[in-house]
Amino acid sequence: MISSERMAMVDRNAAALGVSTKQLMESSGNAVARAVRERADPGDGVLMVCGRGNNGGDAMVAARFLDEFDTETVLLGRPETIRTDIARENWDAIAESDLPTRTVTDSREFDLDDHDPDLVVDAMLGTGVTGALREPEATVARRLNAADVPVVSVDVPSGVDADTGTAAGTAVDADAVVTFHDDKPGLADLAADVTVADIGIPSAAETFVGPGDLLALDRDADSHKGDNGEVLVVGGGPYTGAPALAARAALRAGADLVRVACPAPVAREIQGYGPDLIVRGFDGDRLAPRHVDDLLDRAADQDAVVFGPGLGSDDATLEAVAEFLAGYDGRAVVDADALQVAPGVHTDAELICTPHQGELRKMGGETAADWRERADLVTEFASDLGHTVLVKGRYDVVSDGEETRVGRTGNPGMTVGGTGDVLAGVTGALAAQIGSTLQAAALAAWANGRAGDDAAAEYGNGLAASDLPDRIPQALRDEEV
Ligand SMILES: NC(=O)C1=CN([C@@H]2O[C@H](COP(=O)(O)OP(=O)(O)OC[C@H]3O[C@@H](n4cnc5c(N)ncnc54)[C@H](O)[C@@H]3O)[C@@H](O)[C@H]2O)[C@H](O)CC1
Ligand SMILES: [K+]
Repeated sequence: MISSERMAMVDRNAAALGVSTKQLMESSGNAVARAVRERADPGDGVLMVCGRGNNGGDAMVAARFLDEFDTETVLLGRPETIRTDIARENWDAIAESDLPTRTVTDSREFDLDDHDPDLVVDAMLGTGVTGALREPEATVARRLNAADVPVVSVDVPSGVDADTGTAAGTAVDADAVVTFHDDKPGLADLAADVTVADIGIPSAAETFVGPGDLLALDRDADSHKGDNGEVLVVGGGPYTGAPALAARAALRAGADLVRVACPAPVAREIQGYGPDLIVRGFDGDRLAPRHVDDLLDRAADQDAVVFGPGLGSDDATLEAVAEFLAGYDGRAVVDADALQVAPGVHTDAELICTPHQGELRKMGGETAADWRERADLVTEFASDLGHTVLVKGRYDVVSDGEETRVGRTGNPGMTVGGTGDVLAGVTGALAAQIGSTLQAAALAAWANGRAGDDAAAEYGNGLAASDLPDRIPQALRDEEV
C-alpha cells in the first residue's frame, strides 16, 4: 500500500536513477492495454476518456498499443491546457498518427451514444489531485455510471481519493481498476476487479533516499515565523564545538529559531561564534540532574530537541539524560553519549536515535558489514526500541521498525569529528518540519551526505565538519550540489 505523496517521491527518485516518468507512463499504458484486451474482443469500440494530467497520458499510450481495436481518445479540455509535457507528447503522438481523437471542453459535447463503445477507459483523474470532481469530469462520470458499459479505471476510479479510497462527490463506478506499482488505500473495498501492475520502478527508488524525498519538505508559501520549527539543542560540557555545530546545522536546515542550552562556560564560548544562535547557559560545567526541571520547561514548547552533542558521559550527566527523557513527551533527536541511556528509559517522547555502529552496539544493537543485513538488523532493533533509529555508516540505515530507508550519499572524508553533530542538528530541524520521523531522519542523512560530497569536491579528505552546515541549504534543493 502506498500513499499518493510517497508515490510522487518514488516517481521522482526513479527519474533520478535514470528511469524517466515518460518511460513509466509507457509501462502504465501497456498495462492498461492488457486490461482492455482481457475484457474486450478485437474490433470492439474502446473509448479512452482522458483528463489533462498524466492519468490521461496513460490512456493515450494505451490507445497506441490497442491497434486491433476501434479506439477513440477523448480529451476533456483543450490540448494546449494539458498539464504535463509527457502527456502532451503522447497526445501529439496519437494525433499525428491519425488515431481517432476528439476534444470536449463542455460536458454537453459528451454523449456516449455518439461513440457507442463496448468498453470505456476512465483516465480523467489519478493520484495527482484530491477533492470532488469538477466539470466537465463530474457530468462525464455520471453519464458513464448511468450507461450500461464496462469501465476500466486507470490507477484509481476518477473521483476516488487515492489516499482514503473515498469520494468527495461523484466518482466513476469502475468494473476494473489497473493500479500502478503498489496497491492504493481503499481500492480493496470497491466492488471492482483491482490489478496492481508493475511499471518498472526500480526498488532502489523506494529503498534509497533521493531527491523525491524532498517533497516531504514542501512548505506553505505563506508560512510565518515559527511554522518551520523551533529547535532546542542540549549539549556541551567536555566539548564546546559540538552543540554549536548542531545548532548552526539546524538553522541551515530551515528551523526558524534554534536555542542552545549548555553549561555556562560553553555558552560564553558559543556566543562568541556570532549572533545567529540563542544561547543560555546553566550553572556548572556539566549537565546534572539539578538542571532537568528547567530543561523540561524550556523543551515543552519546542518542535524538536537535539539531545547529546558534546555532553560527555559523567555519571551525573547520564543520570540527567535519563531523567529528561523520562519526563519529556515531545520529539527528540538523541545523539552521542546520550544514546547509551535511551534503551533503558521509559519515555512518552518520540525519539530519533542517531548512533554510529559503535554506539549502536553500546545500545544493545547488532550490526553487519553487508548493508542489506544491517538494514534488517536495524529494522528489528528500531521495532524493539519503539523509536526511529538512524545508524550512520557508509550507507546510513534509517528505520522506525516498520519502514526502512537507506542513504548512500557521503564519503570517507566525513569520518572527521563533528559531522555527526551536524547530522543531529539537521535531523532536529527536519523533525520539526516533517510529520514522519522516519522521513525526517532519512532526508537528514541524505542531505548531510550530500553536503559532505559537496565539501569533499573542494577539500577532499581535508574537509572539516564546519564546512557542512552552510552547504545544507543547497543539499536540500532538488538540484545538483
Ligand atoms: N509513478 C507512477 O505511478 C506513474 C503514474 N502515472 C499516472 O499519473 C497519474 C497522476 O498524474 P498527475 O498528472 O499527477 O495528476 P492527474 O492526472 O491525476 O490529475 C491532474 C488532472 O486533473 C485536473 N483536475 C484537478 N483537479 C480536478 C478536479 N477536482 N476535477 C476534475 N479535474 C481536476 C487537472 O487539471 C489535470 O488535468 C497517476 O494516477 C498515474 O495514472 C504515469 O503513468 C507515470 C508513472
Ligand atoms: K482514473
